Amino acid sequence: MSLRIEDYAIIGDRQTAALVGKDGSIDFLCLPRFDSDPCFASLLGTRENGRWLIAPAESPLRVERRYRPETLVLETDFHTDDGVVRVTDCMVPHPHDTTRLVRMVSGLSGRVEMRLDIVFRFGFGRVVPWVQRLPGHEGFVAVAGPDMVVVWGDVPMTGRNQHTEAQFTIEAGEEFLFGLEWLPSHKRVPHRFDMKMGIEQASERWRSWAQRAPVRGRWAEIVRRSLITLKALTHWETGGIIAAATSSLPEQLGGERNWDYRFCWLRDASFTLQALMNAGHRDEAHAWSRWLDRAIAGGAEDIQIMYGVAGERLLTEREIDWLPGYEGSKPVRAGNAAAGQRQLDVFGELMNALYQAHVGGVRRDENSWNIRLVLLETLEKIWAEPDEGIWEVRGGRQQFVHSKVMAWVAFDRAIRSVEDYGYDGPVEHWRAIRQQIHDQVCQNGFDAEMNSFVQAYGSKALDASLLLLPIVGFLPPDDPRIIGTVAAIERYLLQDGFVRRYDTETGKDGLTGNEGVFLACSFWLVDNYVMMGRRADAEALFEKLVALRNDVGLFAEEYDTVNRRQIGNFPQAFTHVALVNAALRLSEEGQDAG
Ligand SMILES: OC[C@H]1O[C@H](O[C@H]2O[C@H](CO)[C@@H](O)[C@H](O)[C@H]2O)[C@H](O)[C@@H](O)[C@@H]1O
Repeated sequence: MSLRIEDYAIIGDRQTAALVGKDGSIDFLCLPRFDSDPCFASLLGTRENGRWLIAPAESPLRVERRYRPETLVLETDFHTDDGVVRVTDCMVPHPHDTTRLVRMVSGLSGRVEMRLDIVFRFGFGRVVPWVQRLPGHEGFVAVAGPDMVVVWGDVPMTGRNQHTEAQFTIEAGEEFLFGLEWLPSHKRVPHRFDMKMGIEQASERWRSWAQRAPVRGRWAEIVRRSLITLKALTHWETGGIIAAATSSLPEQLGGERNWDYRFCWLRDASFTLQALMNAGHRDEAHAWSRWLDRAIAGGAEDIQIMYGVAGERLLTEREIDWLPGYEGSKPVRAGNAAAGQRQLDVFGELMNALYQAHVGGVRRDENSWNIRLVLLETLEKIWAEPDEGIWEVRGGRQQFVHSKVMAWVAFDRAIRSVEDYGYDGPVEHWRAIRQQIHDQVCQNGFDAEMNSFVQAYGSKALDASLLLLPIVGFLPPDDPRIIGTVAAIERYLLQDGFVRRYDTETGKDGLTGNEGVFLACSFWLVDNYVMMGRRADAEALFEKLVALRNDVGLFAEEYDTVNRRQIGNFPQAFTHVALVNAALRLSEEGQDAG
């Protein structure tokens, strides 16, 4: 049985990521890339679907964990009756063509009996590999299809019932190292790598990245952790940015709202990029804009709303029916049918991210501007049509207000790029379209009776994406229509003080069941409060939100206010982006940015 979502922490090498549980078990690890099939998938099933446990043989009295400061190197301390043991977990920064994970067990006090249990299952928890002992009893090699995983350890391990096991005792001052390396199975079995050095390299690499743009202010530590998490979700080689490290963690426990987030959404990636840039990290903007050029290359009409890590287009959604799902939440899915949807907002998010990159000092790039011209030509033809919108509904296309507003943003940022940065373009023509969209939204997207903008033209439903209207500059925060919209959202979409995306009853999303409160939207409400001068409300909500993060500062997509636990994919970029932006906005306004 998996742990609560908040009982996991992420480690990664910016090629892939693993979830390490508070119980010492790595329950999710895709190899070799974020979006590859997992070789440990017990998160979505049972331990027989793959995991790697290192923990005290007897249940510990207490577990404390933390990341080493400014790194993604995790330390878990198990306090037992017999002493204290630390397990240090990390992945080694991108060695050529391989993936390496290190687990170091250190005795801090006393003498503790430990247990190791590795279950290799490739292909999403189903394929039992051939496992052979390495010469000299130093480890095992597991091979299945294209994958080879080698595990080394400082203690003797044995194979039994398709598990690799060990029991050992550790005393204060002792240290035992364990390492895992993935390679394509046609390669030679590698030699044991220097694991201790791997930990130091990982610590050093993360620290030097974090120190490139120091974070100050009241919420610095929280923001720093979010930035490191976002960086961990960016692929080192291609510049692709994934939405979350997992697939199919449910938006409702036991429900069907389980999606694969291990891909690059243009929306989520644009947001991530802006949060990194707002916090002073610019290199990612270069890398991502090159990724974007490659991903969307080709006919503008073929642009997708999401791609694979390296820009792959075929993300066919399928059900992994042999996995029972997280706490029985079925189906488990791989791939994502949203790749085939029309979501007009991505044009605005892209144009905004690239415009903000200029504002942030990223150099002028003619190629990227030419791509933007083509995008606008396409948008001009389709902006008035219905789409699936920011929430990727599966209940049919609608005239979503947020989508139209983001079409307005796309033309607005193009106009500003000409005005502010001297790019060439049919600016008068764009101004006319911008005005046309604005007029249409204000006429068809505002309900005078409700004194609020609504989810879609003619609808009475509300939508938290409307909180983005003042943030993107569609209307000023003191416009009565914005004040009315925020008031309506407060009245109808707040649940225990947090924001729901929309009412799933009236929202026509085409899915059964309900979902939790959406954390990113709740941070957008903080932004709105700050912009409206409601400082006390902003701070109160921000503090209430950050209190939901787990013990190592991580957030999933949603929160279940009834069961009081995180739900949805984890850790999710969207939430961490919204946190960073809200914290920076609060810090700027409060002038405590330091
Ligand atoms: O709610 C239905 C949809 O849920 C997922 O989409 C959500 O996650 C995306 C990635 O973070 C985000 O861009 C989107 O705004 C969210 O609604 C899922 O990926 C979709 O397939 C599904 O239809």
